[in-house]
Amino acid sequence: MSSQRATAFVPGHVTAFFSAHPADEPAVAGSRGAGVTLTDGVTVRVSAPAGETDAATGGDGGAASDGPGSRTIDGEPGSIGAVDDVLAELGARGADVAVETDLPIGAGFGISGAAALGAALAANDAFDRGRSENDLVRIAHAAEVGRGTGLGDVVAQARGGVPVRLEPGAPGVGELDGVPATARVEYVTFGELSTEAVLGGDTDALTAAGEDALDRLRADPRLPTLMDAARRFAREADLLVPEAAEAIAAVDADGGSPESSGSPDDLGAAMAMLGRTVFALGTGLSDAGYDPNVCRIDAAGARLVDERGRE
Ligand SMILES: Nc1ncnc2c1ncn2[C@@H]1O[C@H](COP(=O)(O)OP(=O)(O)O)[C@@H](O)[C@H]1O
Ligand SMILES: CC(C)(COP(=O)(O)O)[C@@H](O)C(=O)O
Repeated sequence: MSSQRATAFVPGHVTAFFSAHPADEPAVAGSRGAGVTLTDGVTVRVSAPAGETDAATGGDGGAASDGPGSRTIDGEPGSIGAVDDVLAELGARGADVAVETDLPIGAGFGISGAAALGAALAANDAFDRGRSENDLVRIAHAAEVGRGTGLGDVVAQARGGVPVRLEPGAPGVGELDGVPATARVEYVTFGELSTEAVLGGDTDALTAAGEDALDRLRADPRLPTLMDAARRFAREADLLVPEAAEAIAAVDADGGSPESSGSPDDLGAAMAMLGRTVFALGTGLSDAGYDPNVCRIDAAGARLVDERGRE
């Protein structure tokens, strides 16, 4: 008998730079690039609808029923398209899904990808679907790409750490590496930026800039190079919004970059793709007088969380 409920945690993912690689087949579509995964992320709880039991529903807890179950985001009614597509793929449309996050939605933290991957891990566990991790990542990646809300967040969030996407696509197609490092992360958000709108427009300039940035990081896979490449990418791809430019300049002026402060722990700030968000590795934003949220680079990647004390 399946447990009928499960919870997953998926780290937020801030893309530092990327190139877009669309394709007809969702597992082949994706992005190259790099970013950081965060200890701040998304918790997804999946459960059989209230009142439905295994015995009453023949084993799927009502999860496969025609009508969608309840969908909440931080306790309020709300849905994310990629989550619905993941549940449909796993025969679990009728499940209740609660998404919780302290991160802002639509501001460059990959919330839609995290919610989709968390829903895949939790629904598979709750209803004993018997899929492998690669299968679940592939399903979440396809849902995210299909909705146009992201290209590389899901594979990065499945990995954790500082993922480098060498080749685009889902497991079995894409290829990942990583920068072996940990750091304190600070971030401030000034608002949303529509991922659908940027990915739906002309991506030639950003893709050229993203490929250059990846070459630089591959030649020197260290955090200072990641941040430097991110700052240059935002300018070259013409994605730098004024609020972000101002905060990055303030961090620089205050000595919050290795070139100006000389501290190896302060790696300056860059803009999160794709949001009106600035993130810093070290203490650059707080040193410059901002009141940032603070977390760390996540070491583990997406995982099931046992809320019944069996972790
Ligand atoms: N309150 C909300 N604000 C913004 N997007 C929301 C909200 N609730 C649900 N959504 C959905 O969440 C997704 C956000 O995707 P995206 O713009 O890629 O943001 P993120 O950078 O967080 O992944 C979109 O599909 C949008 O329809
Ligand atoms: C940058 C983006 C295309 C979108 O990221 P977000 O807005 O956080 O969903 C990401 O998925 C990537 O491929 O790097």
